[in-house]
Amino acid sequence: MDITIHPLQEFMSIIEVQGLSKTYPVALKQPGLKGTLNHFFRRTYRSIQAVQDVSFTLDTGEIVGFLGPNGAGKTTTLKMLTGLIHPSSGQVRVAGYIPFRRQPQFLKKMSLVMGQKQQLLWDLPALDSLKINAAVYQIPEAEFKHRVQELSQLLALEGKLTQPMRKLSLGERMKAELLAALLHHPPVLFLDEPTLGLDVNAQAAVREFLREYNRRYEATILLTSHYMADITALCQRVLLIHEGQLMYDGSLDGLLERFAPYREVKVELTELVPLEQLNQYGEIETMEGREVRFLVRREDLTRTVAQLLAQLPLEDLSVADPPIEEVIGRLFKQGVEG
Ligand SMILES: Nc1ncnc2c1ncn2[C@@H]1O[C@H](COP(=O)(O)OP(=O)(O)OP(=O)(O)O)[C@@H](O)[C@H]1O
Repeated sequence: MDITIHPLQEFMSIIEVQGLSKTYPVALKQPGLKGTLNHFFRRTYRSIQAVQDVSFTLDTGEIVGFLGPNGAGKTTTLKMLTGLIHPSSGQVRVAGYIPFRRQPQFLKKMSLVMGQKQQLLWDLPALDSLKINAAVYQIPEAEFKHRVQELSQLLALEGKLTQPMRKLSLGERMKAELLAALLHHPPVLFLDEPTLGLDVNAQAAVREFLREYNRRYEATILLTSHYMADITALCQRVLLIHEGQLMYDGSLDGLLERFAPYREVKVELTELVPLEQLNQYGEIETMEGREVRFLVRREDLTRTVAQLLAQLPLEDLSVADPPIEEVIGRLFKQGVEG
């Protein structure tokens, strides 16, 4: 068995994923007593292909957004990248290690933060849990103090770490979780919905912190988020997964061009116009008083703008890309095609 540990610097890419797949067997059960007996004695299974033949690489220092609708396979992929579950097939290397072997040296190289799961103990002050982490990761006392001070300053958590976790706000708890996850200064960070449920200010604070951590330590970050503001603020590059398959790997702008074959035309009317008349110019996205936003297919743009100018009483007209939330939401609802 190959257990060679490759030093980090030998790798061009800090994360390498090749042909990664995961199939979950799910036991089938028919209703009724007969079904229960059959389930007990002759269990039958069906397979769920959660991740199918996914390949990508991430270079050191990249922050990449991992997008996909519910059930697309994001968490399953993150679990394979962190060694929590074994791939059904394919290769993964993170910082030169094969994650599923869960070698201590690998565990020092990465962290996984899940927005809906906590590692810090509820009744204890975060500082007590952090001391346990320091012992696990063999961080010397002086270095521990230095790191806690640095990270709590960056996260604006000073004074909060000595209070029991249950007394902290949701945003403070998430920040304390991040501090705990980064105490050993991992070069690779996996984040699954790190801003889930946080208010707008706390979301912005977490984003700002991640950006700074990435800049200071050249950390590589792969993150999932349903908040497009996280993605647009942090990620130049996104991976889009749908039904277990990687549909797109590239820039956020490129994603818009490829998956948003329409543009947004905003008009300010001088007087109200009946809805049936407006409907002929394109799909009405929003209508507030005399301000109407249309979605117009890119190929129809020139003709539609000319018609709007000629036929409607206009105060103003502007053309822009539709908001990314709108594009992604629509994409996930309709399903990604090819
Ligand atoms: N342990 C499991 N056993 C069986 N099926 C599973 C298991 N975990 C996930 N799945 C299935 O695999 C598919 C991918 O799930 P996964 O949790 O990876 O998606 P996701 O993209 O993270 O979704 P979400 O955004 O809702 O968290 C889904 O169909 C899910 O029901």
